Amino acid sequence: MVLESVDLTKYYGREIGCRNISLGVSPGEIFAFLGPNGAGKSTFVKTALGLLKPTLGTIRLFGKSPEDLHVRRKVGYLPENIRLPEWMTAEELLRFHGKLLYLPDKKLKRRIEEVLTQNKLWERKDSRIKTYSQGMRQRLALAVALLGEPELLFLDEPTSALDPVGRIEVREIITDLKKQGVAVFLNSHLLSEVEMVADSVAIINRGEIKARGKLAELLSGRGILIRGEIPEALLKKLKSQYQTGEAPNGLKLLGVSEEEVPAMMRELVLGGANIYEVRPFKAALEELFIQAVEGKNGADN
Ligand SMILES: Nc1ncnc2c1ncn2[C@@H]1O[C@H](COP(=O)(O)OP(=O)(O)OP(=O)(O)O)[C@@H](O)[C@H]1O
Repeated sequence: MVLESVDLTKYYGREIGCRNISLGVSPGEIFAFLGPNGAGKSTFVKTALGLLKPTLGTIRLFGKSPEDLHVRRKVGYLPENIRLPEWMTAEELLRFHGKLLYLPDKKLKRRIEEVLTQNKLWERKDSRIKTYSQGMRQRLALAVALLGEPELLFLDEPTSALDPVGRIEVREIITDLKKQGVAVFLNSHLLSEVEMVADSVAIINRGEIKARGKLAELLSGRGILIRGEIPEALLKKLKSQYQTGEAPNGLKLLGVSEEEVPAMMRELVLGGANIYEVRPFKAALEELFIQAVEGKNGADN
């Protein structure tokens, strides 16, 4: 595991930052950490980066403390709303960060060229940052995070300032990193984008994990959708057995396994139902997010 937290809890005085967060990220995994504003995402990330100390529980990166210097060299971080020094050029900024990483001169020169090319900034490497657009600044911040060839990369809203083309490019960078075995811990409010890249997801609200798992598993096998006319008594029985949801001309039954379907259909048809369609129901991440966040505790925002 490149990141492993066990019951990680952080209080700010009596205020809860995050509570009992247990999760693991493997090499090459894209892990999305989602939640509404104030849910505790930044608190967790800052603790993982060793910027905050946990109140209770543990967090290990590469099996060691996040404060370990060898560990820190393997970690890249793109903070949200980063403020870049306006008077520097992109190349100067990267050279400065390269020195902080103790990269040898030759390697630093190579990496600067690589990350600037990767982020489509090579042509503008000698321009001052004050002349950069919002999108260029965000790409430069990503270049800084990638400079030290991290094995674990924290990205906080990496595409919020980008146009659709820029978003696709960043998505490609993320999937390329995955192929190289880099783990990405991704924070984003753009759920449709997360859905396209993430392997695993954890949804937190009010400091606690509400849903977690492999994205494909969380979204599929959520249940079935039945379209048809079902006699009232049978409908009542189904509703008592399963969690149900509305669907056009029918209903959604959550938590139904495939094996249960034939017997259920037999019973419905013998009971007088007219069934036009039965199909597996795949939730969108947005649906899962709303369910997890609104769950028992009510919406946060
Ligand atoms: N320095 C602090 N002192 C006191 N409370 C804090 C501090 N930082 C965060 N909190 C509280 O901890 C909780 C979690 O905040 P956090 O910033 O981790 O959420 P978040 O999910 O990152 O939100 P956002 O998406 O808005 O960035 C909130 O209730 C917040 O008010």
